[in-house]
Amino acid sequence: MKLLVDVGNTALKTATLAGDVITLVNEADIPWSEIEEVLIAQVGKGELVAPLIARAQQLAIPYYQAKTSATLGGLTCAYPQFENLGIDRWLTVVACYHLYPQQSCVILDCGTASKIDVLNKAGQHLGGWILPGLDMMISSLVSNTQKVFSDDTSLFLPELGTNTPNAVKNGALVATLGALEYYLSQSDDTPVIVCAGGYGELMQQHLARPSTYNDILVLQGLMYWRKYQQFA
Ligand SMILES: Nc1ncnc2c1ncn2[C@@H]1O[C@H](COP(=O)(O)OP(=O)(O)O)[C@@H](O)[C@H]1O
Ligand SMILES: CC(C)(COP(=O)(O)O)[C@@H](O)C(=O)NCCC(=O)O
Ligand SMILES: [K+]
Repeated sequence: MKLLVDVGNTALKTATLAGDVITLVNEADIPWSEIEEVLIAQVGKGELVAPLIARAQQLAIPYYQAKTSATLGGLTCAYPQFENLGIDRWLTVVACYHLYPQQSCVILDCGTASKIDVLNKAGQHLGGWILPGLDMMISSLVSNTQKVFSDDTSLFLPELGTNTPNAVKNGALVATLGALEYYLSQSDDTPVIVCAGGYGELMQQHLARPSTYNDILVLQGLMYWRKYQQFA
């Protein structure tokens, strides 16, 4: 059994991998006695994952940090400097390359930041966009203005706001949906739309087009990435 770890800038997600079955698990419930390898996708701070690494070292369990690459099998990375692409973004592309073979995909991964990445049916990552995540959009408005405020109760709706929290939260939603809609309006393709991340389900619910929500996309990418590695 392997341990998969997705270290974002807000949250750390952990799952076990047995065969090709990924099971999300709370950090406190990791079955360490059954773990024979730890695979880490890290874009967030090291202190989030340090306790896990320390435990693996203590138990002499090998651990590996996933890295982006120019190619992975038939998949190619859009960044000439591939090392600058967030490993989370790369792994969502790796996941979709395997989940939707020979199909074009647009990935909307909404976490601390919202990322859009595009993969064509030939397996070329075409690049994407990075936006402030919904919470970041809201907090930056509230902390940089005198009169803008939000709340924890208003919903995110694709409607005009009729009070300040609505205006702020609906604005964050439509700005993010708008980026995806902009890409789709410019594309002569009909890509598979895959939503991921903490706000992924919200996004998927407000998309007027067929789409899927995948809460383990980065972790699935980590599973596929592992198949291309030959560790000692
Ligand atoms: N149901 C949810 N579960 C987890 N995070 C959520 C949820 N709804 C919204 N969020 C927001 O999603 C973000 C965390 O998403 P995640 O993709 O784990 O982030 P990251 O990978 O950047 O750490 C936070 O901004 C959080 O407020
Ligand atoms: C944009 C990100 C911070 C998103 O991280 P997350 O929202 O998952 O915390 C991450 O993909 C990253 O560090 N990217 C590096 C820059 C780039 O991808 O061009
Ligand atoms: K993430």
